[in-house]
Amino acid sequence: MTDLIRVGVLGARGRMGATVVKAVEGASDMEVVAAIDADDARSLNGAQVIVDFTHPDAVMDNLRFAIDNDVHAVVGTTGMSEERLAQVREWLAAKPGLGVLIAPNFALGAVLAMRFAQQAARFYASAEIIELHHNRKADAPSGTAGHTAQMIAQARKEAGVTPGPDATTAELAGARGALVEDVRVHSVRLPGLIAHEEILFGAEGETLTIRHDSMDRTSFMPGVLLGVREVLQRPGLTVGLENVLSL
Ligand SMILES: NC(=O)C1=CN([C@@H]2O[C@H](COP(=O)(O)OP(=O)(O)OC[C@H]3O[C@@H](n4cnc5c(N)ncnc54)[C@H](OP(=O)(O)O)[C@@H]3O)[C@@H](O)[C@H]2O)C=CC1
Ligand SMILES: O=C(O)C1=N[C@H](C(=O)O)C[C@H](O)C1
Repeated sequence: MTDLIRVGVLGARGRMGATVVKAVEGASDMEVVAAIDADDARSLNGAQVIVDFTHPDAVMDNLRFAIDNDVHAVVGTTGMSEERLAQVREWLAAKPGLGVLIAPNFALGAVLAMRFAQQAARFYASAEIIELHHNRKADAPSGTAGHTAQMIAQARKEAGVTPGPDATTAELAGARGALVEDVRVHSVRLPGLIAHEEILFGAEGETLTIRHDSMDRTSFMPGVLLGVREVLQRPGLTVGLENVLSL
């Protein structure tokens, strides 16, 4: 019998962390050896991999601790800016063999939606994103929307497509959303929602809408479990589940 993968869950009593604990316990090839929350001592208890769903203010300290202790990491927590990613790469440079996977969204459909948006981007000068989440979410715009916007902006740059203008010159601050690169992102927060994203493209006489809905946090679990298995074989930093799925 092969050994079980020993997993430590950070943010274990949170909405995502509690779901991850259940999913790992239900998987036949892994076990939870540590379930840690904000006030707990950070004892990883022999974990090979940590899964972090905590808070943008906490995640970098957690990652530093894991890397210092030669523990692989799967990170779903948002707020991972380019500067933060560069810092993680620098930490990992001193630890060959160690892997970190950071993904703004672990739901298969969300990853596909981002890829489809990237494919569509070079055909449309005009694109906007609406992300809709539960009202307990700490950050806006969502990590997924930020990542999607970057993918669209990059694809348009590579194709030499200049973002389309609009005629709005007078606006109430915020009415046209936040600019991520050159893509406008609108954030909705309502009780009853979980995690939803619409990517809208427009051209003369047509629009294209790509939409994904997570109706339950179990939607993220197959991606998280895959990440735990894969990160053991992937030294260095991997950003985005699309790279693990070879999409
Ligand atoms: N990549 C993806 O697929 C997804 C990413 N997310 C992201 O995951 C993160 C968590 O979301 P969610 O579960 O809804 O948030 P919650 O607030 O429900 O959970 C966060 C948990 O982390 C705990 N925590 C805070 N600081 C630390 C720390 N230093 N060490 C250990 N635990 C800590 C909190 O404890 P306390 O309450 O005591 O402060 C809380 O229990 C967010 O950034 C969210 O955007 C969410 C869904 C999917
Ligand atoms: O906070 C959430 O709930 C989610 N956060 C992630 C994000 O910010 O993109 C992923 C998903 O949208 C749910």
